Amino acid sequence: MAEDDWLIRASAVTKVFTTNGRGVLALEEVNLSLARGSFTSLIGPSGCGKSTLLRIIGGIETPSQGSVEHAGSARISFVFQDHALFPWLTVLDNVAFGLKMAGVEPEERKQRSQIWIERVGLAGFEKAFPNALSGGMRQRLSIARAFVTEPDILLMDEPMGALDEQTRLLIQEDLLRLWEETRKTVLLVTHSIDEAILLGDRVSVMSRRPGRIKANLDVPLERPRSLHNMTDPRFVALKDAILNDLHDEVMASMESR
Ligand SMILES: Nc1ncnc2c1ncn2[C@@H]1O[C@H](COP(=O)(O)OP(=O)(O)OP(=O)(O)O)[C@@H](O)[C@H]1O
Repeated sequence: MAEDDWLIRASAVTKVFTTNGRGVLALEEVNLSLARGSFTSLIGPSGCGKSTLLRIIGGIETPSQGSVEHAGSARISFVFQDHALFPWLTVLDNVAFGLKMAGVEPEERKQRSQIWIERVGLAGFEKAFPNALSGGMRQRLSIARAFVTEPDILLMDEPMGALDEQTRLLIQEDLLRLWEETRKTVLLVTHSIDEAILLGDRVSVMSRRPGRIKANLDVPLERPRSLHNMTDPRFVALKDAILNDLHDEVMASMESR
C-alpha cells in the first residue's frame, strides 16, 4: 500500500482500561492504516485488544494516547456479532432506520432499503420482525443495514461469530460478492484464519496483550474469489504462516498467566 493512500489511520494508539483502581494495558502504540477501498482482516489471540482497536478507529472509544486521523470523508458503519437490530421494527424499517436518521425522504428510504434487502437475499421478509428470522438471516439484515447508508468505512467485529459453519460459509460468500461490488474500506475483526484470508486484501496479525500489530501480510489471491480459493496452495501457505505467528503468541500468553 502506498503510504499516502490511507483513508483512516491509527497512530501510536495506546489504551489503558482502569477497573477497580487497577490499570490494564490493552493496546500499546498500535499503528494501523486502512487503505481506501481495501479490505483488512484483523486477527489475534483472545483478549489482545482487537475489539478495542476497532472501537477506537470507529470513534466509539477514546485512545489513552495516540490518534486516529481521517483523510477526507469518513462516514462509518458498524456490524457487530449481536446484530444490534431493533426488535420492534420490521426488516424494512430496520434497514431504513439509518436513512431516516440521515433525513432521507420516505420514498427514497424505501427504494434504497429494498435494493439492499434483495441483495442480501431477504426479499419477501420485508414485513417480518427480527425474532421471526434465523441467525443467518438476522446477520444478513445487519449487513444490509450497514451497507444501505453508503458509508465510506465498514467496521465489522466478529460478524459471523455466532453462526453455524454452513451459514457462516454462505454469508462469507455474500460478503465477498458485496465487497467486490462496492469496494468499501473495511476492517474485519475475526477469530477465523480462513475468513481473514478469504475476505481480506491484507491480514494484520496482533500480538498477545498488550496488543501490537505483529505482522501485515498481503493476501496473494486474485479477485473475484470464492470458497474454492481456500484450497489454493498460496492460501494454505499463508494460513500456515499466520498459524505459526498466532501459535507463538497464544503459547506465550499462556506461559505468562
Ligand atoms: N470497557 C472495558 N473495561 C475494562 N477492560 C476492558 C474493557 N474493554 C476491554 N477491556 C480489556 O481489554 C483487553 C482487550 O479486550 P478486547 O475485547 O479489545 O480484546 P479482543 O482481542 O477483542 O478479545 P476477544 O478476541 O476475546 O473478543 C482485555 O483484557 C479486556 O478485558
